[in-house]
Amino acid sequence: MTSVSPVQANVPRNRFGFTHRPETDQSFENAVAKARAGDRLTVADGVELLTTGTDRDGIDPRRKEVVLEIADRRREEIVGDEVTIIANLNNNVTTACNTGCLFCNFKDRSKQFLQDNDAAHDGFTKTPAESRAIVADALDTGIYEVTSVSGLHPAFALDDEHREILEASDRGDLNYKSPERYEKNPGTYTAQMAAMSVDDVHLHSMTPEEAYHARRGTEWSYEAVYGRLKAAGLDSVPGTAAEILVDEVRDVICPGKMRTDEWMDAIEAAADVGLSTTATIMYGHVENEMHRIMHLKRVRDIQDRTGVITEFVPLSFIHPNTPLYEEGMIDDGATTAEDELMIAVSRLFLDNIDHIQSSWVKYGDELGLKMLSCGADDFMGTILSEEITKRAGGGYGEARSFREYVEMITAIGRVPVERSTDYTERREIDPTAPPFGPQLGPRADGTPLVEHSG
Ligand SMILES: C[S@@+](CC[C@H](N)C(=O)[O-])C[C@H]1O[C@@H](n2cnc3c(N)ncnc32)[C@H](O)[C@@H]1O
Ligand SMILES: Nc1c(NC[C@H](O)[C@H](O)[C@H](O)CO)[nH]c(=O)[nH]c1=O
Ligand SMILES: N[C@@H](Cc1ccc(O)cc1)C(=O)O
Ligand code: SF4
Repeated sequence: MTSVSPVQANVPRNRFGFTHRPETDQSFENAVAKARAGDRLTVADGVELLTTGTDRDGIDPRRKEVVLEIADRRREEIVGDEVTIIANLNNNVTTACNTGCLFCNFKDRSKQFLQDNDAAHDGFTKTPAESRAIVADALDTGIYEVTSVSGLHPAFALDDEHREILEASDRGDLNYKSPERYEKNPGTYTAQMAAMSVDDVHLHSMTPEEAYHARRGTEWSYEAVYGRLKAAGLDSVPGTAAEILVDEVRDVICPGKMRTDEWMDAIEAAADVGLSTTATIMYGHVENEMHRIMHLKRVRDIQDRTGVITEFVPLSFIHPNTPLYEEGMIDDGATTAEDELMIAVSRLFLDNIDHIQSSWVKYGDELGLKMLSCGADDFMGTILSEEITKRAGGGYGEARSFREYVEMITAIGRVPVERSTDYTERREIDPTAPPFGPQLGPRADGTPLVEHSG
């Protein structure tokens, strides 16, 4: 047998002194046999598959192909040949944030936004009226969903009652300042929800971290917060802010952020009030493969308890403009082999989540398409605008048209399907019948949503 040299994984082993290490007493062969049989995988099984065996260094290309193939077959059994896409708009309300996550460049210290600050910056804040106008325009062009995630602007309050509490408080630790002090007033979260809920557009917003910000300084439960947001127009919750759900990793990359338990509480509260959610992992920075699998286990446990997670989205870390890179804490993001294995093992480990998303924002078209043969079955959405990845140094653009999607998906012999956020509405797109435009949104009539050259 010819030998194949291992490719390196970009895991900065030994640099951070983590307690959790990618070590197991399972063998790669046994883990593969369980994956093939469709048995529920343990954490040790997952680590063996993700590392292509802890008995050797690096990623073994031949073993990797075995894992990818099993995941591709599982995808076919669970969801068949359809590749889903969604007509959506990304509307980020503000870039102002003081949380200081070291992987993020979607943040401008909020003091830059104060009235009395004259220094130029390229951050922004939108009023509820501005958000509404942006959504209304996109709705006319045919979107089904608005995704809205934002920085934790100090002037944000959940609603008027919350603002009164924050205004009356003399606590100095609440990260609150009156809106009058800023050039632009983001209003309250409920006002933003109401403003963005134009017609029946589906509003996907308020990550667990935003919900945390929306209850600061109170004893309100996450159920109460999500309940009020839902009443104001929220339909489902983006499962970002998950990053890596292991506190020793959060201590390094986002010490200012909520802890693992609190993220899980917030998602379960959203579920309790009847909101569906997604779940994500942001990987390819300081964490190792044990952390990645511990994360998958926590997501699988929540799904066992709630059943509300509609899709899992692996977000590959984009490094160039981030403090983690600039401060020399990491040298790179995940390698292609790690990306492929992350998708494949997500498919195999998360036996209770039907849909795995391939994010073109993170992978680009070529690798994004490849992921559809490694276990993924959803190819994200049109989004129309993108600020987070762009500011971190990503270069794959801000929009995809249905025409581009149809071309890409049919080129790999799969079936393009327009979906709703929760996948319950699905419409197969006939690749022989252009022009290709969305039809599920409240004002969608099949006219192409966006055409761009990139
Ligand atoms: C930018 S935040 C916005 C919402 C809110 N501030 C929060 O943290 O939940 C949304 C998500 O973007 C992702 N993100 C931020 N910077 C990234 C980067 N450099 N590469 C990949 N994903 C990133 C993280 O997973 C983060 O939770
Ligand atoms: N809606 C999805 C997005 N939207 C873009 C994000 O809001 C964001 O800019 C970035 O992805 C944060 O890491 N991105 C996805 O990857 N998947 C989506 O479904
Ligand atoms: N995590 C990204 C992308 C994303 C959005 C919504 C999702 O449901 C899933 C992923 C965000 O912050 O927006
Ligand atoms: S990830 Fe969210 S909370 Fe963290 S700095 Fe970026 S915008 Fe702020």
